[in-house]
Amino acid sequence: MDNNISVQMKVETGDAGYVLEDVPHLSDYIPNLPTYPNPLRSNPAYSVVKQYFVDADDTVPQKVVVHKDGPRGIHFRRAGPRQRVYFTPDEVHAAIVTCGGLCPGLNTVIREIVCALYHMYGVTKVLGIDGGYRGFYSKNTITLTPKVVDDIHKRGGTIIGTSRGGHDKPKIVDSIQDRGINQVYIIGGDGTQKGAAVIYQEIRKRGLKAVVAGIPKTIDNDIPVIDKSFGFDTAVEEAQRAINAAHVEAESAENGIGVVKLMGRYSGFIAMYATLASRDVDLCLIPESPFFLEGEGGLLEYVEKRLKDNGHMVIVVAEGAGQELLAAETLNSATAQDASGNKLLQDVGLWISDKIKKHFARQTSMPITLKYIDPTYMIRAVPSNASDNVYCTLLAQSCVHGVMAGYTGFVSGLVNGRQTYIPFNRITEKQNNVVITDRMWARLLSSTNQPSFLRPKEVEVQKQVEAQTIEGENSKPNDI
Ligand SMILES: Nc1ncnc2c1ncn2[C@@H]1O[C@H](COP(=O)(O)OP(=O)(O)O)[C@@H](O)[C@H]1O
Ligand SMILES: O=P(O)(O)OC[C@H]1O[C@](O)(COP(=O)(O)O)[C@@H](O)[C@@H]1O
Ligand SMILES: [Mg+2]
Repeated sequence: MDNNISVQMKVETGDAGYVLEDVPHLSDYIPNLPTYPNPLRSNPAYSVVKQYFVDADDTVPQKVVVHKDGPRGIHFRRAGPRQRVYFTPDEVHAAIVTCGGLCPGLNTVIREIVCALYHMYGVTKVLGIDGGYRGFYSKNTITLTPKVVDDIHKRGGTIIGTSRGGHDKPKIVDSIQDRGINQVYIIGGDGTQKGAAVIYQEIRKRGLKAVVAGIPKTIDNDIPVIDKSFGFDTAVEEAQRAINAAHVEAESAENGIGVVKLMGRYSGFIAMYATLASRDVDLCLIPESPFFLEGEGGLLEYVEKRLKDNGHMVIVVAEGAGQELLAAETLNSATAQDASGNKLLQDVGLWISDKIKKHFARQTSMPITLKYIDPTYMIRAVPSNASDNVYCTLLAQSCVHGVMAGYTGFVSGLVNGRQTYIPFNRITEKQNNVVITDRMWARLLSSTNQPSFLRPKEVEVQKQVEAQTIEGENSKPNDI
């Protein structure tokens, strides 16, 4: 039995540069496991569906924009029910845990895992682990049944609680082993899935017939490979209410400015999409695109121009934007961290509001009215919207199908519109960020008409780079 993650990575290659980044399976380390016909075969709802079961060889390409002679590239195993399963209903003892920050849709995912286990696979032992990873060893568990979870998708938050910190591998795996848990469903972001990978490895090292599967959660949409994370749509939609309020306030006053802070510690996706959706925003600031305040081409010059031209303006700022400017100014460390090792941020919304107010206070000719709105925790506490509810259902059901089929060490994720099983390391090795040389950021810049905040010298360098870049070379595979 090996416990080396690089050895465990299952990669298969095929013709024309085809690569399958496969996920581990119980049979990789436990020989001669019995299998059983999938109970869905006799489920009245599914038995009438032709080709309901996924072909064992189905895979999904990561890159759908291809060139005639280019390699076929990386693929992931397609999610869905298999003809045979590796657990009998009576044998299953499942546990669900939610970790990290809140996100719309957590309750829907919990609900749909419970319902899929009960209704599709006849499983009746499902536990909720209370309060994140530390709940495995320091708290009571919560019994989850379809009745308990019936209407939880209409509520924000997570009914089983969440936390940061508390990942203690030996204690968690001891608890899994002692309680006889053999299916662990872990819902959380990059940090959580790194923790899930460690739990999977320890379980494998101990030779336990227990599978570990993740469902990626991040309101910031900063997990790579997947099309988008659940709750992101809801967050963008909810952000509109704050932006609308900021716009109403700004429009109603002479030289009115509305500032809205949105989430996004390292990635500005919520701010970018909320800005694009709104069309009322004049300036969007994200962590990926540095800016400066004073002088030619700076933020304050743009604000002044915008007020002169239009009489009011709306600024959307992602919470992780401009942090280096704040740290330099306040002499506070830019490296302070929370219990999970996430960067602790200073309030860029307050800071920028203050800077703008002070700038205009110096010029008595232009009095302004500035209103600052911070809806961040209100946004992530709402229940998921309709489209996220459907998405959460697909993620949860796909995850349960994979687990029942004996796959382990994977997350359930949407890739190019198809549900897939992705190995942990592929979604934790890097972060998904807004690429400011992609077309989406260009769309944003053209919709707000804001400056790029490149200094004259940087513009020159940028031009030289562009001149050397072959068209399309900079694009992410799936830039739209
Ligand atoms: N590298 C890691 N290894 C093991 N556990 C981790 C790691 N990073 C974070 N965790 C654990 O994952 C949980 C959630 O992490 P956090 O970063 O707060 O949220 P998210 O999963 O949303 O990124 C916490 O309990 C934390 O202790
Ligand atoms: O105050 P908390 O609970 O640490 O959470 C705040 C942070 O969590 C986030 O919402 C991101 O969390 P996820 O991406 O893991 O969902 C950030 O945008 C925000 O800075
Ligand atoms: Mg994280």
